[in-house]
Amino acid sequence: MEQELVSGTIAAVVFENPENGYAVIKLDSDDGGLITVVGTIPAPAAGERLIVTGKWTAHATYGRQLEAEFLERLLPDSTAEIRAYLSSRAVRGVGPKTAEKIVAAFGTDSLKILEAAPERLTEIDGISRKKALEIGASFRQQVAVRRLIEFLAGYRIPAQVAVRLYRVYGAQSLERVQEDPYLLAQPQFGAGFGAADQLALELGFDGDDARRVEAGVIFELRHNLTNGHTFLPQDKLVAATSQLLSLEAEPVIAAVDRLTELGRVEHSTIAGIAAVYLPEYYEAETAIAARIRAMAQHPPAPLPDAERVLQGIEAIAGITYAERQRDAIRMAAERRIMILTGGPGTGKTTVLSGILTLFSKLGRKTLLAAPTGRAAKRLSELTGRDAATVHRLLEAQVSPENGEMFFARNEDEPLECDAVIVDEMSMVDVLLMHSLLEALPQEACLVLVGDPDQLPSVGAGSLFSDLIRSGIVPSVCLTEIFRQARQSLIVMNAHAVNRGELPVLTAKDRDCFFLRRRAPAQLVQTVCELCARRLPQNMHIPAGEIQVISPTRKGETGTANLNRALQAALNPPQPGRHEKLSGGSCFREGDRVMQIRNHYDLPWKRANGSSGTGVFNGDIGTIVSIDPKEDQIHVLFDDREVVYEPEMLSELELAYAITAHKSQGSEYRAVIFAIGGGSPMLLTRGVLYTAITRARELLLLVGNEELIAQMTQNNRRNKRYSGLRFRLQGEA
Ligand SMILES: Nc1ncnc2c1ncn2[C@@H]1O[C@H](COP(=O)(O)OP(=O)(O)OP(=O)(O)O)[C@@H](O)[C@H]1O
Repeated sequence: MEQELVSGTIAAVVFENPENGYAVIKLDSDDGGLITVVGTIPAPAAGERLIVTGKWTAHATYGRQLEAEFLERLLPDSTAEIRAYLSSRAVRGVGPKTAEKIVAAFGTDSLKILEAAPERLTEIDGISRKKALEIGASFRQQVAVRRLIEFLAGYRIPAQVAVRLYRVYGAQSLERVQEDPYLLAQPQFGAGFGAADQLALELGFDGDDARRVEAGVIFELRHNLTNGHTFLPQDKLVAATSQLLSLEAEPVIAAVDRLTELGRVEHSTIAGIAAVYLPEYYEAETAIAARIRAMAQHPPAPLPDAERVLQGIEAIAGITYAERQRDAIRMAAERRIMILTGGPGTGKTTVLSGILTLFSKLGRKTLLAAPTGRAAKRLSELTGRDAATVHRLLEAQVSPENGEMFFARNEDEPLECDAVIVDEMSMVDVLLMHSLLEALPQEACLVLVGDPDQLPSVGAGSLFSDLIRSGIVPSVCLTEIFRQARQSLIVMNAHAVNRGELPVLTAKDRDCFFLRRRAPAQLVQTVCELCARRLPQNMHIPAGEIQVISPTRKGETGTANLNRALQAALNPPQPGRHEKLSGGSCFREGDRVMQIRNHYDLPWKRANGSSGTGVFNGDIGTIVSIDPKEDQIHVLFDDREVVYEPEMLSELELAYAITAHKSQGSEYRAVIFAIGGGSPMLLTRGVLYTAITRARELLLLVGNEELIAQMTQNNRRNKRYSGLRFRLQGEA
């Protein structure tokens, strides 16, 4: 659609979100009509003049509105507009009465006085010097944010970036950006390296400017965290940065040296490789290694009368433990740290419950945690004890100053406990482990439980595998599959796949079936029929308890397309069922949705009135209502209701179908794994294994058996650069 340019005066502010600057305003356009403008318009105030560039869109309830992409904002110049502007409480300390007095005293010079000579406000009755200066400061802040937005808009950098920048640098923001545009590439500002680089080059920075090359090096290290690497070999880092900036190696090597001197990167030799780290990852690895080594080397404290104690626990559980299970429970009591691993059905949870019983007999106050909300909930259901996410355990909070997340539990405010047990350890990354260890009291012990064959953590590093492979942490690996679990073809197939053997796909009357669908369209149709009719009718499994999983997002059998088809099958449009279109997706009341990034300060409320903050990557909920008037979507995550404003919808996705990666740490009554294609990076044994092990009662593999065979064979694990194993072994 065509970009439109409209100018006018703000008549009213309908809605405003001060956090991100999103607003809905009524604009008295110079062409004569009153129009609705929506977009990032931080701190709008009636009376202000705007020149808006944007696109017209049609809103289901509100009709035509202009979505602002770029804004030029001019302060009002007539006395009437200035009066309206100041009356709107845009400037802290000024209400309608004071506005009236200011305009009466200074006329069209009012705003100039506020900016340059606020002390003159004392000429007005009732304004003290202190108040006059406060008013001046508030006004100057407004002007500074606006200038910043306008400056960045000139380089097509969105206003949200300006708002975030202002939160950190305040009135100095513009100066700071002009001095070093690469500031904008820092993740908390979100402009991206490309945009910052373009701005710098347009401002006249040389290609080999030190600030540019240093920012390029840091960008490469950061970017590679998303590929799982906690460090990069120096030669790879130099080559990648040279290519990024179209420069020779020399200036890049010089930049790495300068960054080293400034402490902005760290160096180590890992297995003979010159490794370059971002400081927080270097600190995380070195601190984890030091603490874990000390815990692992702590002399064992023998459990008195162990045999009788274990028998007592067996009696409570009504079970006879296998030898390794007994070893594990005893080890947990005797050692400062231990690792318990095993595939599905090998009794990890059974042992974990035994450890809990033992710890309570020993009077140890024990905290239970898992990396995701769903995993924590399941752990709590299985053990009958409270379990929290690791983030909640550590009391994750958002700093009001810079909007960054931090943990209230740390070295100074450690957890109050004698032991911590963490399940689903394969999902924990090095930064989270570092924080957990910092908050762990010196004398407390730690039990780490997980299945190392699950997909590795989303965050950088290969923490769990490094801990296991280092060989220094006391460990028990459970391999025996128990009778009950052996009856499950889901469990047996998971183990078969893990050994590189084909899963059994032909058995009848079992909990695992295969349906051959080679044509993608047919595959999608079958998945929809299974969810909408066959499983609910024939197996009495409601659609809400079925999870469709695909290895990939893309393609006809990827999650994006499956979601569209499943939405149409399970939750079609209906009169009275509200919808909201956003970024190519349609959200509808009744839809299953997933939050796709950690949002630590997103508020939630329970029906009982209790409230809190934090919705996390992978949390799945249901759209309970869409309020067209407020333009808000209400999503229920278990019992917590969260309100999404329009600009937050990029954090939400339909979740009838999710990728295997996103399914980690969750379990579903029935899983349908749709295997119709994907890149070789995704068609791996780890992905198949993870998908299979998500199913509790029923697993349906739908698609192409050759791809299943291919996945079983493809044991590729993308190599992650990590120094933790060597550090644990004392070799780095
Ligand atoms: N020593 C034992 N004797 C008999 N049954 C056992 C024993 N240990 C575990 N089981 C049974 O084996 C099954 C699997 O155990 P559990 O759920 O603890 O395994 P898990 O490793 O946690 O599995 P998953 O990862 O699939 O949840 C359960 O039904 C459990 O009761």
